[in-house]
Amino acid sequence: MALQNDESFSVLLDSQAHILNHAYSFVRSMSLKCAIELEIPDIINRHGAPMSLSELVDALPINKERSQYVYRLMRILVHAGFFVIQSLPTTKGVDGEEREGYSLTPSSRLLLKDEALNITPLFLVFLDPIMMDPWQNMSKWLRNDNDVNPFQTTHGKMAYELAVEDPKLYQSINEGMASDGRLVASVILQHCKGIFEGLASVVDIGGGTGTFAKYIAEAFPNLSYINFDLPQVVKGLEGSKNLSFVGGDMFETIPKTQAVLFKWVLHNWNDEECVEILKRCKEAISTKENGGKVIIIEMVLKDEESGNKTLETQLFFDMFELTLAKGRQRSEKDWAKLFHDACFSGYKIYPVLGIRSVIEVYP
Ligand SMILES: C[S@@+](CC[C@H](N)C(=O)[O-])C[C@H]1O[C@@H](n2cnc3c(N)ncnc32)[C@H](O)[C@@H]1O
Ligand SMILES: O=c1cc(-c2ccc(O)cc2)oc2c(O)c(O)ccc12
Repeated sequence: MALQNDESFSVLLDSQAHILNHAYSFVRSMSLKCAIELEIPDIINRHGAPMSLSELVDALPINKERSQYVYRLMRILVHAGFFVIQSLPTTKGVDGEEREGYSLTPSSRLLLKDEALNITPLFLVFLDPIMMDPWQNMSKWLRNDNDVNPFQTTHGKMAYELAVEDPKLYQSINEGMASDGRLVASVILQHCKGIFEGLASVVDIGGGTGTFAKYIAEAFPNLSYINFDLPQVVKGLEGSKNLSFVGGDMFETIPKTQAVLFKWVLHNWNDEECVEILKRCKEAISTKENGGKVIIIEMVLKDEESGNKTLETQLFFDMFELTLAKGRQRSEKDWAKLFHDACFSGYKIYPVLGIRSVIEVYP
């Protein structure tokens, strides 16, 4: 790179900053993890007013000799939008006293223990070292020819094989999925309940331990809801009047139903596997009354250029799929091809879930 004028210096230095920013992108997530482990959002929330640094330090379960570092942790988290600095009540404004304190933002509220829709468990599972280590092995995996994904290169087995052998990991994955299920069900029930209206039966395939299922079944008492997952996942789980847990393999049988639902399942599988699964769904719903459909809760990749935060988050999840599973995130064109190849006649996308959408697919 020839450095001839001010403009090329500026490009050089911007490029260096860009690279270093990427080298340390993980600082945001790791700092947030630290704040969650120290229960900072809960402590500030319990305080009930902007909390000064000294009040926060006093309340934290840390070695008090390290108090000076809390300011730096909070500074990056304020910068990242998890806390804001607000003026303290005027009585604190005398000389020598702190005039400002930390308050929560909508994002940190979603991390509070007593927030019904808290997604801390999902955040923590993403940052579990078992999930983080495979990122170190992406290039190793791309060079070799014997592992399905970097997770297998790292741990010697597939993600869900490891999960069933490690009860602590299994529990954190279930808690993560459950927290997502609560949030997604709550948004759907408030903003697009119509998706389930008029349905007599739904089979939620790969429904996990059924948190999403419980919310929907409770909201629609006349809907017969089956939460279908691998036998070892649903073993011992108790249903209710209109919710049952059924064990099975979606590549072998799918119970007959009016509608089939997939939430965060198809992104784990490649296109051939998705077409195979969707064809089975078509058979499962085709003998039923009118109104049969497949409901898919997944990302639809946005097509804007880089710089858009939703697209960036979606692309992060696409790389997550590459690292952990065999699937990917799909654009509308990708989804349309899958539906066509599985012989469905049409679809409609409802972009009502932030980074995800609800897709209805019609036989
Ligand atoms: C990412 S989790 C999604 C769980 C749930 N739908 C949610 O969003 O919280 C994927 C689920 O697919 C299930 N699964 C994997 N292979 C399956 C199969 N062959 N048949 C049925 N379920 C399967 C897993 O056990 C797991 O519960
Ligand atoms: O949040 C997760 C976590 C997993 C996961 C992590 C570690 C394992 O050994 C198995 C599974 O898988 C997920 C997944 O497949 C998904 O579609 C969304 C979230 C997660």
